[in-house]
Amino acid sequence: MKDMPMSELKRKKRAIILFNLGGPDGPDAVKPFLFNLFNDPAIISLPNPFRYFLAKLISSRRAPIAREIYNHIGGKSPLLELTKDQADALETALNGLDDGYENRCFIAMRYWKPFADESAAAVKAWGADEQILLPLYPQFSTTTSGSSVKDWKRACHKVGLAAPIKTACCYPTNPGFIDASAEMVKAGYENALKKAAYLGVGKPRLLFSAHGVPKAVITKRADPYQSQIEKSAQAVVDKMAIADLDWLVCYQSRVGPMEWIGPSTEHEIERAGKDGVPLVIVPIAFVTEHSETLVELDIEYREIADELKIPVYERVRTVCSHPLFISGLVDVVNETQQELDQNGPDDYAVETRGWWCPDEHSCAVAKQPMGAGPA
Ligand SMILES: C=CC1=C(C)c2cc3[nH]c(cc4nc(cc5[nH]c(cc1n2)c(C)c5CCC(=O)O)C(CCC(=O)O)=C4C)c(C)c3C=C
Ligand SMILES: [Fe+2]
Ligand SMILES: [Fe+2]
Repeated sequence: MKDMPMSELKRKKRAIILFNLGGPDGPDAVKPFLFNLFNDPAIISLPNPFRYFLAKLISSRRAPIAREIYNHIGGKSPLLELTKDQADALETALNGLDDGYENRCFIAMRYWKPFADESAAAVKAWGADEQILLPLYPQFSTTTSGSSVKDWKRACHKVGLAAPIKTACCYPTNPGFIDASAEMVKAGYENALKKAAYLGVGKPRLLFSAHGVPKAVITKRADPYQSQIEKSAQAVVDKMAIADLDWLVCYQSRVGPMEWIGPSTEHEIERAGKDGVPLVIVPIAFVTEHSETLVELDIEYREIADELKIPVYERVRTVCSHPLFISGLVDVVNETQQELDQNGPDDYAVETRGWWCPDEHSCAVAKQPMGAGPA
């Protein structure tokens, strides 16, 4: 028995639930996808029926603009396909450990298919003994990971899935994520440097561009997103170890009339135009390609850079299934498993007590005061 390989023992069935935002799978899905997004109390914290009607209004108004955005990339988002690649790579890596678990990765998207209800039913049908929730957002925000975790727990109640849960709420400085990012950013920076030398212009400026959120999300909910974005960017810069690097963090993708956190990526592109410096753009909050990278960064912002005669505009790709990133996710799963074994599962009180990290969890988010959270 002692020398028997793990693979011959009965292994625990462990479901890893990967969360992301989801994106429309065709032009007809754009409006309902947007409705789901704006009807989420984590995005618009109004009580119903106000939120419902506002979501109807905003999604109808935004749909033609969003459809045009998705038209640039074949009318749909590539997010699900790329997330499936990540799920396959992570599942293979985890099962290769032969450490007593039979792992299966499931995907739950927040605003388009596959939704939490369908995936939770699949986890139940598979017969999972345990669940590790793994948001594909390295930095925690109430608008993303918080919303997905809360929705997952609702779906578990609905389908009667009672397997214990532990949540990996955030991993902004996870070595695998940072090493993969630093390797890709360094390659992009060196590319830009070569182009700049050829053109006889100065050294490039690095813009770490993250998806923005309204200012009120940070101030009223004590949301740690912005401070975690800054930690990720700093860690990538430290890892790159380039002397006198010119870099900063900025925020893209603003929608609606509210004040958002800044500086905005557009503003920073304009400033680079005035300074005449080459640019390297690094998406730091996304780990997959989608409309915000392939259209906003690659088409819309590039056009602005061209108009401003910015000499070089280099966009670094997201980490996707980079082996270093996948091995970083393996570490996150193992660390979360350890927490589950030592401290027990998340309790389901997330719905009533707060709406992110359970407070026995030891990460930075758990140490922040609990935001009241939306109704
Ligand atoms: C870190 C990731 C994200 C945060 C934080 C976030 C907050 C947030 N987003 C909106 C509104 C929209 N987001 C849209 C697309 C979109 N958002 C994210 C990620 C974060 N959002 C992703 C990955 C995507 C792309 C989906 C895809 O293409 O597959 C959209 C739709 C596109 C558009 O119309 O521009 C909207 C709208 C708000 C309001 C918000 C915080 C309150
Ligand atoms: Fe946490
Ligand atoms: Fe968004």
